[in-house]
Amino acid sequence: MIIRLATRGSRLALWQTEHVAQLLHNAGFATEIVPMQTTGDAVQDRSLAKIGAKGVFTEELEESLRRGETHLAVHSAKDVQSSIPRELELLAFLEREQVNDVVLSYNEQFSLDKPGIVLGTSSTRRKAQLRRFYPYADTAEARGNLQTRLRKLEEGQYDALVLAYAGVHRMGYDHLVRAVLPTDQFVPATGQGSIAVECAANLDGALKNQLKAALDHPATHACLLAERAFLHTMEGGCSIPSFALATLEGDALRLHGGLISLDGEEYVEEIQRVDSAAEAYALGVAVAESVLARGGREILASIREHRG
Ligand SMILES: NCc1[nH]cc(CCC(=O)O)c1CC(=O)O
Repeated sequence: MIIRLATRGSRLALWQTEHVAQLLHNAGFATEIVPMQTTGDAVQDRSLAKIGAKGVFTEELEESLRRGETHLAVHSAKDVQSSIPRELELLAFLEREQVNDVVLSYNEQFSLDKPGIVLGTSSTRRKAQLRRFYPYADTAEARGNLQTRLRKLEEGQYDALVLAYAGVHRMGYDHLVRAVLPTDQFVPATGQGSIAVECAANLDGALKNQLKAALDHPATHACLLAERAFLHTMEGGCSIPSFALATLEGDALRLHGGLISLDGEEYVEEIQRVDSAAEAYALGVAVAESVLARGGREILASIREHRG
């Protein structure tokens, strides 16, 4: 049987989908890759926070699952909305890449501590974290896929770019990495570094189990469950500067989650642990509720006011 894989057409999306195809081949499946354009690819002149962000990189792929034209949709886990419609299902999360944000520059002497540097990013989370931890740096909007952003960097629109290491590594740009940002300050976005595989809920059950066995990484899955429960409870979607990183420590699951105001001034973070991955979902809810109660609600309200 040929498994049809829906994907965005960007080079990173195709890399991720070829990786999924390889794992499926190892399990004896044939595959066909079906690239398609999403709203997020089409709209390049506005920041994601302004488009509204809900599902802009996933909707068209999900529609092809609903129509039965494809069997699986391959996403960056970070781009997947915190709640999935009933007729769809997140089947698998692939083993996570190193989760850090990194700083890329063509200048080998680049230093984050030099006053007046301009850093390209389109993420409200990274902008806010940079304001808090590197207040002397300026930021400038950097939308578009990785290749587009690197071209803007090469043209001198910024001194450096802040990006997820996962995409940088997968695209072969390790040689441009000048700094690896620590995850205790630059806590990544929910799902960063993992690939999510989605299917229609009514796909044949036996096939689902075989596909899941070929693709899913249970440790990553547990971490993503906690992070996604956090994001869902945070009720802000992907355009607010929230962050959540779950890690396994033996059998225990640790979640570091929080929220930061756009100017980096207000900061609420929380770290909690549970004894087993079975409690992943409850952990995500508990961390988010605590962050909301300890000042997160006020931060969300001020962000909404700012957006108008
Ligand atoms: N929203 C864009 C996006 N979605 C996934 C990645 C990188 C790869 C990943 O985190 O899996 C990126 C680019 C970036 O943040 O640098």
